[in-house]
Amino acid sequence: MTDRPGEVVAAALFRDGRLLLAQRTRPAELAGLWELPGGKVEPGETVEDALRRELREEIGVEVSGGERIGAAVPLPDGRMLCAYRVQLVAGVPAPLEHSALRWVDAAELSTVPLVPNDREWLPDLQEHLLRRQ
Ligand SMILES: Nc1nc2c([nH]c(=O)n2[C@H]2C[C@H](O)[C@@H](COP(=O)(O)OP(=O)(O)OP(=O)(O)O)O2)c(=O)[nH]1
Repeated sequence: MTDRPGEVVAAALFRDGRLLLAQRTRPAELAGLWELPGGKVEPGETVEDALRRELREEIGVEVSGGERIGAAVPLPDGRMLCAYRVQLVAGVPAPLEHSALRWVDAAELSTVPLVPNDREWLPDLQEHLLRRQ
């Protein structure tokens, strides 16, 4: 995958028909809402590097892969927000930088208060959950 600074990567981690969500602590307008763990791609990093680093830092697990899911969402600061499906390689997710983590099934996902940008991905995430992959 090519080097793409200026992107925010968000990781979709599925297990047994559930998706991992993380509850944001900041900024104030997003605190309490749920998102996919991730963050900004740093200069010189690939998307896969950034996914691996962010998940290590934020939830303490090793992941691999990075297949795009859903549309790229433009952020107000000019970055693009993109979701990628990742595979768990090692570790047990823990909320190291979020207030909580939760695994949601397709029904729960439709009722969880997601950060506004992530609502764009709901149909794609639901489709993955209903396929139980
Ligand atoms: N990580 C993540 N960020 C998201 C999602 N949806 C969404 O709108 N965002 C926004 C919130 C922020 O404006 C930006 C990423 O911020 P971040 O705080 O997670 O990134 P970071 O850890 O690299 O940032 P920082 O420490 O430098 O602030 O993207 C999502 O699902 N995951």
